[in-house]
Amino acid sequence: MNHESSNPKRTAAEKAVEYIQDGMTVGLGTGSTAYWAIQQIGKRVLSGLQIKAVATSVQSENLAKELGIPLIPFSELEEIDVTIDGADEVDGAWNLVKGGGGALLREKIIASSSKQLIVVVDESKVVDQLGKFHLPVEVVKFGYELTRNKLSALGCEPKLRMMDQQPFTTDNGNYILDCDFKQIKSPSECHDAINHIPGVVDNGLFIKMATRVIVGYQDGSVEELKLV
Ligand SMILES: O=C[C@H](O)[C@H](O)[C@H](O)COP(=O)(O)O
Repeated sequence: MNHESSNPKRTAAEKAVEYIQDGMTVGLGTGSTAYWAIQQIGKRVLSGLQIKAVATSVQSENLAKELGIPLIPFSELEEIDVTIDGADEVDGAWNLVKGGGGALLREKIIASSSKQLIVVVDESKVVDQLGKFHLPVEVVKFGYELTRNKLSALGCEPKLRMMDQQPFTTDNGNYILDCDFKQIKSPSECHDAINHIPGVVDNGLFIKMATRVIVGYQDGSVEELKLV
């Protein structure tokens, strides 16, 4: 087995790209797994695949431009046929934690307008219960300390995400609070409780949005996760 075929993120991503057909509008995810999907889409576009795409981050938009993937403005877009994106955790009900790269808000806007959301992960992301990965919550900068206190009152430890000794700022100009819940017993209730706090823009829980989850394994195999 060569190195390329044993990259589980890549094998999952390339499998997902098989679902893209001529004429589709495609949402491009963000992160190190979605990267491989975008690369593969770029190769298929070079070979004649006719699609239009929208990106979930500035990073993915730049990659798409480099690869010659045609992007369309949101003003010309009504619905997206399929979005391929990564996740930080996925449970048996296909609920997700996303936002490790800070792109959760744009990802959720695009996922919620997509007929299909294909999630691509390596086996390490599949969990029985969400919450080991600290849940990213995007908050406006104004009064974020107060927002952080309200999040703590929900039973988590929120930490302001930092990058290069500065608070990390999202593509939308907001902060991220990474919230350690240890375990999230009811993802849906947790999602709603967080989003009711003023100052919260959105959180990284994606509840019943995925329509397919493709998992890549270290041994080179790939399979679709069964819904429990
Ligand atoms: O904000 C980033 C996204 O939600 C990513 O899709 C997620 O963090 C998974 O990223 P990766 O594939 O790099 O593990």
